[in-house]
Amino acid sequence: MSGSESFFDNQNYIFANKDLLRISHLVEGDRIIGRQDELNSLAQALKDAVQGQTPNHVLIYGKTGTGKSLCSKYITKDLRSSAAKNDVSIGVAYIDCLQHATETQAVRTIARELNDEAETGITIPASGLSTGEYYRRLWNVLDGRFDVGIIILDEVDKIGDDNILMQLSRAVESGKLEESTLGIIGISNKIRYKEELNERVKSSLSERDYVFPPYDANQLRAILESRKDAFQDGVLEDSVIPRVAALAAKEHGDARKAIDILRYAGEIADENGAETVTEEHVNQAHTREEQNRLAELISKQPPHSKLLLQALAFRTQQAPDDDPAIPTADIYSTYEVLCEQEGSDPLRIRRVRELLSELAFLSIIEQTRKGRGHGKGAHTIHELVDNPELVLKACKSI
Ligand SMILES: Nc1ncnc2c1ncn2[C@@H]1O[C@H](COP(=O)(O)OP(=O)(O)OP(=O)(O)O)[C@@H](O)[C@H]1O
Repeated sequence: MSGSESFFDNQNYIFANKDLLRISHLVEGDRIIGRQDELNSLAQALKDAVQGQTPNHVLIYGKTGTGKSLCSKYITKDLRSSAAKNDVSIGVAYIDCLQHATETQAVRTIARELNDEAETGITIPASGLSTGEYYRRLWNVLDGRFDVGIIILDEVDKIGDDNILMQLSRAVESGKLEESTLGIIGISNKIRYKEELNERVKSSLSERDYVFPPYDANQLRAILESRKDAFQDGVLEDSVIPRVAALAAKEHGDARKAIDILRYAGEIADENGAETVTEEHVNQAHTREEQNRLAELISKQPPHSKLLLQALAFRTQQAPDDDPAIPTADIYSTYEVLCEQEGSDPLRIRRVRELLSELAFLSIIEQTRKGRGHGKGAHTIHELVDNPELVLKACKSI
């Protein structure tokens, strides 16, 4: 390279607007595919807010990449602009509960998202206040700035303490808010989440529950087609989008996975100086995506779920190739050994069964009920979806 050339001089032949393939990119309504019923239901649940009245609290369930966050963000944006036409002001706070898992962190983040110090004169310092004081300032911010606050709690099951759900869901009836009102949208991919809530929170928080189903290959294809302009004209070979859609549909119809594979395929083509994105790039991208996805998914699991996964992976490595399924009792005995090595107490078998079902719901493992023979009842066997080496690598990289 000569002295005046820059490392950044090379033009990008593959991507035209890569941001369209970023997961955080908020697509316009007409680019939201196959979620009309879900958007209608959400609109129905929130519609009282357009007149400044209290909306229903909502819980949304569904596997990863089924559009839960996208639809929640889109519908609240739409709600805000419709309400503005009636002179009703809506404040929306989006909180990733994985990042803000304690009550204090979550309430502080909500208050900071909704506040505008220049308008309210209220400061929300990053530290130094009691939890009660953060709540008091949040109520003042809401009363001072908005008619209605909508609080989106993504991955709500990661919040360590129900108290915040109790406080928020009852803020109006307990008289904490005087001028304004409040609605919550809780998002979770843990289907049993509601069972874990205490009765009072459960009854007030889950006024409306919705389950977002996985996408089929046609819907995934349409989702990808609508982002085709992320690439330069003519760069994507015709078979690329159908192949990516088929790969993502095979597990559970995950749009996040589809978009990630397409982006990685473009990046791999770019890294190799290729002029087009081919099926071979897609195959390589699939491997890259699986490693990253698994590591991310496993990193979000509680410590004992990780130990159970490792136990299942060790058992799978020892199992015959033609019969890789492992009964709960075998996983449990290896898990007990791992707990001992870690110096932690093993959970009871009942809780272990629950954690295993959650891993199955997330498609990290698969479960099957199997009869033991006539009159002997049935037991559950478990299989990893990915190969055990990949799972162990993902558990270790965390
Ligand atoms: N119906 C859709 N049309 C267009 N893009 C979509 C659709 N559904 C999801 N996407 C895109 O797929 C990605 C993942 O979607 P989103 O984050 O909403 O899923 P999620 O169900 O909230 O997943 P998670 O539980 O993992 O957070 C985002 O980039 C989103 O824009």
